[in-house]
Amino acid sequence: MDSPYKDLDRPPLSEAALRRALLVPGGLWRELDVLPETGSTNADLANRADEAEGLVLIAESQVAGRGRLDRRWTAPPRSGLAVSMTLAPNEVPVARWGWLPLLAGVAAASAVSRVAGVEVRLKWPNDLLVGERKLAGILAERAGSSVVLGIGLNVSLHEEELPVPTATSLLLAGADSTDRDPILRALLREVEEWYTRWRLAGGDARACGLATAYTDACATIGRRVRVELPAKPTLEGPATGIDDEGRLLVTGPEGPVAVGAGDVVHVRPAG
Ligand SMILES: Nc1ncnc2c1ncn2[C@@H]1O[C@H](COP(=O)(O)OP(=O)(O)OP(=O)(O)O)[C@@H](O)[C@H]1O
Ligand SMILES: O=C(O)CCCC[C@@H]1SC[C@@H]2NC(=O)N[C@@H]21
Repeated sequence: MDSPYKDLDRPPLSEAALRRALLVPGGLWRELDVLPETGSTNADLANRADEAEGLVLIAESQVAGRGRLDRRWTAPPRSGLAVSMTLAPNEVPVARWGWLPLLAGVAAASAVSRVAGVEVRLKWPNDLLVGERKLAGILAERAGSSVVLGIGLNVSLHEEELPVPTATSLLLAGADSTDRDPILRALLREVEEWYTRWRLAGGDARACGLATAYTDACATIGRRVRVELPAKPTLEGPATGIDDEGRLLVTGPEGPVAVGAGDVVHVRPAG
C-alpha cells in the first residue's frame, strides 16, 4: 500500500449489508450504491433528479466534493461518510423546502449521538459542531423537481489529516466507535423518519416537532451573530429563531431580518 498512513487501514463500507438493512418494502430508500471514487455524490445525483425520490449514493472517496457556495469538501478515502440522497416532497410548498438541510442536521446529530456517543450542536444553516469545530457539513441543492441532500461527516481522521484546523472527527472527539456502517444506517433511518413526519405535516416544521428538535440542538439560536451577506452590509444581532421556511431570524438595527441559507456567506458568533 502506498498510503502515507500505513497504520490507518480503513475498512470499506458494506454495500450489501447496507442495502439489506435500508432498502425495505414500503420504505423511502429504493436504491443504494457505494462508489469507490467519484467527483461529487451531489453532482452525480443531480443528473438523476428526474427519477423517483429515494436514491442514495455514497462515495468512499470524492475528488471534487463540494460545500456551500462552491467551497471544497475534502477527506481521505474511507475516513468518513460522503452520502447524498434525492428527495422530492412535491406536495410540500417549495418555500418550506428550506427545512430539508435542517432536517438532515437533526437526523445526523441524533445518529452520531446514539451510535458514536458524541454530542454535537448544529450551527445554522449546515454544520455539525463538536465544541467550535466542524464535524460534518450538509449541502442541499435543487435539481429539477428534487432536492439532492448531501452530508459529509468526518469519522476517523487524525489531527494531521484534517483539511482545515477548524475541523474535527468522531475519532478526535472520543467516539465510542468509528465503525461507519452503523452510523450510516442510523443516519439514513433518522432522515427517513423525520422526512416522513415533516412531509405528512405538509412541511410544517412546528406541527411535526422538527422545529423544536432543531432549536434544542442549535448553537446559533440565542446567540449574537454576525451574518455576512453578499453585496449587502453585514448584519449583526441576536439570532432569535427559525421561520417557517427554515430561515434564521436575526434582530438587526432595523428590526428582525430572515436570512436564507443560500444567501449567507458566513455566520459567525459576534462578540
Ligand atoms: N472534511 C471537512 N471537514 C470540515 N470542514 C471542511 C472539510 N472539508 C472542507 N471543509 C471546510 O468547510 C467549509 C465549507 O463549509 P461552509 O460553507 O459551512 O463554510 P464555513 O466556513 O463552515 O461557514 P462559516 O464561515 O459560516 O462558518 C470550507 O470552507 C472548507 O474549508
Ligand atoms: O459544509 C458544507 O458546506 C457542506 C459540505 C457537504 C459535503 C457533502 S459530502 C457528500 C456530498 N457530496 C458533495 O459534493 N458534497 C456533499
